[in-house]
Amino acid sequence: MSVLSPDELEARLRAIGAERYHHHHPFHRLLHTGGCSRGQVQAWALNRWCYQAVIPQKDAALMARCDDVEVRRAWRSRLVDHDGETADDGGIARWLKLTDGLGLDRDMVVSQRQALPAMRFAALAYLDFVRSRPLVEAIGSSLTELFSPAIIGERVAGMLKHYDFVTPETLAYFAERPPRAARDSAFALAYVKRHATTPDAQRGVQDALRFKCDVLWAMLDALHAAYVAPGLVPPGAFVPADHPGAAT
Ligand SMILES: O=C(O)c1cc(C(=O)O)c2c(n1)C(=O)C(=O)c1cc(C(=O)O)[nH]c1-2
Repeated sequence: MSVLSPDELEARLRAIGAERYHHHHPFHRLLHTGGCSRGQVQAWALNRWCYQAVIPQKDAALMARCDDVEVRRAWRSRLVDHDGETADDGGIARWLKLTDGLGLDRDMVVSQRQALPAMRFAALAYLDFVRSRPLVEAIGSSLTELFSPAIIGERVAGMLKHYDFVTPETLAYFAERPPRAARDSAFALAYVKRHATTPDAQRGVQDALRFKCDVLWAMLDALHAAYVAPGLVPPGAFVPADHPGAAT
């Protein structure tokens, strides 16, 4: 296998996103086109909390492993973006505004007690990957963010249009994300293009992006199986009031 040029590597990475990113998942199509009930939107928000909670942990883990001060300096803005400088700003706080706005109890959301097991496991698999794989792969696994601005734009427009229980305030989390995702993914892409210079490293980076697409896909598969079809909610997990067969 021969070495790819940096631009060939980028083209391969973009092709992986075009094929495997979670914008193709049927649950997202339902969510963005008004096909979800209020209970299904609640289930999505409370379950995605598992991912939100892990992101700053994986960013801290990545920085802890990194001996390059330039990378740490660039990467730390991700931690601030999510954790905030105070309890009221930052992505974590904004995600909880979304779950508040959907009428979910904060302690229940934060505890993850009623989250789907597969959701928690997928989020932890991402954390484990970043802790254990070579740094260039750990950085490469964040490259799904190359593709998130487009899906976030579609989500915000679609949800505001279709759901009267969703407001711009409850979706404030997403207003902040696209420019930050663009900044962060540009940095990560430049890093992998510069540092993945052998066939093995280049394959590792591509596999890291595939792995991350799988993490995101598995989370949506779990949501779809529990709350759309066949609608099998695992024992102990959140049962929306409008779920078929929910206790009245
Ligand atoms: O709403 C989305 O579809 C979406 C996707 C992704 C992604 O592609 O991993 C992230 C986010 N949102 C996001 O909000 C976020 O903070 C984020 C951080 C990361 C990462 O891997 O470091 N991905 C994502």
